[in-house]
Amino acid sequence: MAVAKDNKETYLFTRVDKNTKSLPVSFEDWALKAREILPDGPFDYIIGGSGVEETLAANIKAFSRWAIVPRMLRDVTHRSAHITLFGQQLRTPVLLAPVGMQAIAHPDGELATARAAAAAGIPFVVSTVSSYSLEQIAQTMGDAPRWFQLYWSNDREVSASMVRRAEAAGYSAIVLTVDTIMQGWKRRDLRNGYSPLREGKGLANYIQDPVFRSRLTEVTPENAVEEIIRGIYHPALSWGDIAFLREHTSLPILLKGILHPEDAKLALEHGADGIVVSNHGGRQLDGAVSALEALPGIAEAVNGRLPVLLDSGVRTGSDVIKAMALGANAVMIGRPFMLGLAVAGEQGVASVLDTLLGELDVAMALSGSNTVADLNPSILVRV
Ligand SMILES: Cc1cc2nc3c(=O)[nH]c(=O)nc-3n(C[C@H](O)[C@H](O)[C@H](O)COP(=O)(O)O)c2cc1C
Ligand SMILES: CCCCCCC(=O)C(=O)O
Repeated sequence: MAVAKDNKETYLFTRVDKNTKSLPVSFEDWALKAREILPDGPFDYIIGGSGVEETLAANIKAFSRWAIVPRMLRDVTHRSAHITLFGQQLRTPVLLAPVGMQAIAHPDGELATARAAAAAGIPFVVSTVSSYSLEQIAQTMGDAPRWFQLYWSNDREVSASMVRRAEAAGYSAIVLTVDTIMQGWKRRDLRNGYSPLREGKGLANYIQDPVFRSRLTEVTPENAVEEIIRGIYHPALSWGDIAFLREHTSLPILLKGILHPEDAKLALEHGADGIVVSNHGGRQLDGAVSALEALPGIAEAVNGRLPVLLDSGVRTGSDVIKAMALGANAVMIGRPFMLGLAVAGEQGVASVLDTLLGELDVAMALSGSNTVADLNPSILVRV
């Protein structure tokens, strides 16, 4: 059969013809390769969850409890997964979740991830505890979309300063993570005696920050780590603090880590512009509900009044479809791109994205979906 060049429908054939055997093609394959490359500490830090890892497992299982009921004969030639989020046109509803301290996976860390995200036109959410500063990362991205994830600091002026810097560096949304008022109990890290922060991998944004620096008697990595730890855990964080953030930025504010429909309503009441349904990839409260299970209730509570994103357990194109059909406006991935980064740097992240977007395109076609509007509960069944 004659196959037209660059025809989307021949995507998989084209790939197999090109013989793409050298790079992994699934989460599991990337994890096996990363296991060979990384020492125990970083590998377990990336792949692991908290407690007995019940929530980590639940995030994956939740996707298997839904099956897609595909529609036929719908002419899907001109399908597109594009979305508009906060006024930005995006070619696909996939973003890179904030993942801190990426130099534990690869020396190029966030710079490699940023280049791959920019090339793919996928927004990169840069973590407060990144290994490179938010300005260095922005520089590698040109005009490509980027958001900044904020870890609240007990020293509010440090938070305000970071948000100001993010605005100045062209970040177009602030993602406030609300599920990390203290760190989850991670057995793997205890066993390995491993702390990437103490290794100095997440200091860049702090060391560069004028307000943070002014709090140190001497700017050394050791002093910075102690000061970060003093500031980053904030059990007193409450809804009232959202107002402070609102006063200090005109950018959209998303709250990441929402799992209860009542909290979604409170997010709306307190002026949030978006929420991320997430259990932090099963790294915070073990035994917490999976993100996908939490999603329908939250989507119902929000009722289209603000964008709802989801992360925690998204691994395949079909997973993206299921999350969108259950009410997400977009999804984020964390560990999948970190494994790609660990194995092959920028090329690894690019390959993970390429696979996921290829899978998503094929899944849209085979489910009879032309646009994301076709991804609704009518194409899912609970199994
Ligand atoms: C190694 C690692 C570091 C992370 N660092 C951050 C962070 O700095 N800020 C944050 O909000 N979430 C962080 N997360 C959580 C992710 O943003 C995201 O919620 C989670 O990875 C999604 O689940 P997934 O890994 O199953 O895709 C981190 C996750 C991992 C795996
Ligand atoms: C004191 C630094 C905490 C960094 C937490 C990063 C994160 O969210 C995660 O590893 O998960």
